[in-house]
Amino acid sequence: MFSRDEAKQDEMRRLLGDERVRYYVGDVRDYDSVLRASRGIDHVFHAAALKQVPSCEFFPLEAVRTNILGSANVVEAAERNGVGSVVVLSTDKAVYPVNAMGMSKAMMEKVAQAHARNNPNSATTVSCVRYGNVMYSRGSVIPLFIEQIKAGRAPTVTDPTMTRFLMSLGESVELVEHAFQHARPGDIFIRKAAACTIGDLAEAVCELFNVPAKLDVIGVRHGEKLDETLASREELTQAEDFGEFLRVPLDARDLNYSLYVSEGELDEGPVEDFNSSNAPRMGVPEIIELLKRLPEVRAELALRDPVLAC
Ligand SMILES: O=c1ccn([C@@H]2O[C@H](COP(=O)(O)OP(=O)(O)O[C@H]3O[C@H](CO)[C@H](O)[C@H](O)[C@H]3O)[C@@H](O)[C@H]2O)c(=O)[nH]1
Repeated sequence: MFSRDEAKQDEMRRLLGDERVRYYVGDVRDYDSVLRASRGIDHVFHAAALKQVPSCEFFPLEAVRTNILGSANVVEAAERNGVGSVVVLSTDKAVYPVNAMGMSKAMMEKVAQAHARNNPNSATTVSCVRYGNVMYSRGSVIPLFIEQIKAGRAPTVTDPTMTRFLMSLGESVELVEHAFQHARPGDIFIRKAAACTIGDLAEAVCELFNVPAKLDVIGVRHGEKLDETLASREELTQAEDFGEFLRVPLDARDLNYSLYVSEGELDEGPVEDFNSSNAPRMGVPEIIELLKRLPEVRAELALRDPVLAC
């Protein structure tokens, strides 16, 4: 475990109580600290990031330092130390990005792919995973709605028609495992997901907590998109479909394009990207079922009304 936050590491140490886990305090921005931590390591899962959209709009260079340069440090240190594989965690906001967070994650993907392209004989397989919103992740909207309802307030909704892909923490971890087991250098693995509107999500939380679905519409925040895209149209023309997952292989051509002008094939491919407005859409009842499966939501329901939690 390598991270900046010694308090969280201490909490994890006590929670796990597992002497096989070693803890390193350091920062992905500091190459030497990453180099030291990745010595003698077989596999790296790179999740360190600045991930809040509005805050990255105010401090874009901080996103550059952590999400792009920090990721480059992780890849470079892994290469130097002969680490077997690196899986870097990306987001749907990296596709057709409009905000600094998404742009920096898109560049992180490019850094990972460039490593694969420029080091064909490397001992280190670097791949990416990309997914939508992880339900109940720290600082995200579902715990916020629940806190607001508990405080007797209406949930603050940016735009009820805004759509997001939803998945559980377990599903995002499955994607990381899939990449770990199957990745070829430079692959991007994408987890398909269902989407919903934020208005329906807020309504579902209200219904679950047995309060009237009265929403407080606050307007779109800095850098937010109305809909998110998990796979671009350009990627879909190349992607392999594995049911739950998509695999976008590396474009491993070199810069000698003339070879491909005469030999290339014209492929129109799909006309649309895979986005949260054309993906399978969940309604309020389906969102409620999904929410009920989250342990954190069940715990909140049990506190409020033990009968409701059953
Ligand atoms: O008070 C609020 C806050 C948010 N939203 C809306 O709820 C949705 C989800 O917002 P979150 O802040 O939970 O998540 P984001 O879509 O902004 O994405 C964030 O969470 C994702 C994973 O959950 C990724 O980590 C991503 O990098 C990170 O910015 C958005 O449509 C947002 O507009 C509201 O309606 N009201």
